Amino acid sequence: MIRTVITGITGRMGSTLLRLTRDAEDLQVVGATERPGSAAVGLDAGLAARLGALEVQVVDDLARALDTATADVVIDFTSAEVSVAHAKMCAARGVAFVCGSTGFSPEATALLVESAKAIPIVAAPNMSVGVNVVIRVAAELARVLGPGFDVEVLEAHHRMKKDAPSGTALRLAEVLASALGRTQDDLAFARHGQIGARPPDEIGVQTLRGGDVVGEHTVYFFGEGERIELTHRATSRDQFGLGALRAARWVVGRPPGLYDMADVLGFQRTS
Ligand SMILES: NC(=O)C1=CN([C@@H]2O[C@H](COP(=O)(O)OP(=O)(O)OC[C@H]3O[C@@H](n4cnc5c(N)ncnc54)[C@H](OP(=O)(O)O)[C@@H]3O)[C@@H](O)[C@H]2O)C=CC1
Ligand SMILES: O=C(O)C1=N[C@H](C(=O)O)C[C@H](O)C1
Repeated sequence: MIRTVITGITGRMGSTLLRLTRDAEDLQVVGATERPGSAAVGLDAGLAARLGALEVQVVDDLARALDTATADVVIDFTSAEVSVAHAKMCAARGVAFVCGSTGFSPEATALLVESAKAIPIVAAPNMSVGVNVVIRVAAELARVLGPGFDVEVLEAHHRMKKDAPSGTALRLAEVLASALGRTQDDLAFARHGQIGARPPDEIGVQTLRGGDVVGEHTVYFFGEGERIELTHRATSRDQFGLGALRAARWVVGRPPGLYDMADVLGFQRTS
């Protein structure tokens, strides 16, 4: 049994992860956390996430959860800021860490890298197998099509999403830039007014927000007289959660380091 702690268990992903972990034969929920001040703190985690009793009490501090129960791995989909603090707590205790949060600043990424010197961490902006295949295929398409095609990334998410563009869109843009020999400076996150002709090296990254959209990403390759559209549409959060569980199984027992879903899935890294 892989002893698992899940953070943010009343969140969209936290509650999904709690249900999927409860239903997995080789994983056991040994801890659950929520934000300090949350009404869920002190309740049974299963009841707080409307799943039925699990006999694991929600606590408001991951350090306490880890000091109370022996854990092999923490799965964390909260926010970049909280994940960085949680990774540090895991590093201090030698517990593996799976991080699905997005919205990382360069400084937050550096802190995650620091924790990964002590423990194995899988961090990926999207844990669905389908999206990770799309990332690979997008890089290959960019290489094959070359500079004659204008590349744009479009993402759409639910109205509650806090970060923009999505972590997945950013990853796609970075991978496409790398495949085309371009840099961060070529990414265009907004267009407004008299912008003039599109610079040939530009990679546009655009955001839509609304309703309950789970997550949609399209890479456009606009050519002369033709275009290719590569789209992934998530219609359930389960595929993100199942990917995270796969990462948890893979990461326990690995040497310290910062790993990606490409490592978990056995893909060659695209950037
Ligand atoms: N990698 C992937 O495949 C995916 C990544 N994501 C990313 O995961 C993150 C979470 O997304 P989502 O589930 O939609 O967001 P939610 O806001 O629904 O969930 C986050 C949860 O974490 C809680 N939380 C906040 N601070 C703490 C803390 N200190 N300790 C414990 N829990 C805390 C929040 O509580 P409160 O609301 O009270 O603040 C909330 O319940 C985002 O960054 C999102 O982009 C999402 C889907 C897939
Ligand atoms: O916040 C979300 O919901 C999602 N976030 C991830 C991202 O920012 O890429 C992945 C997924 O599309 C859902």
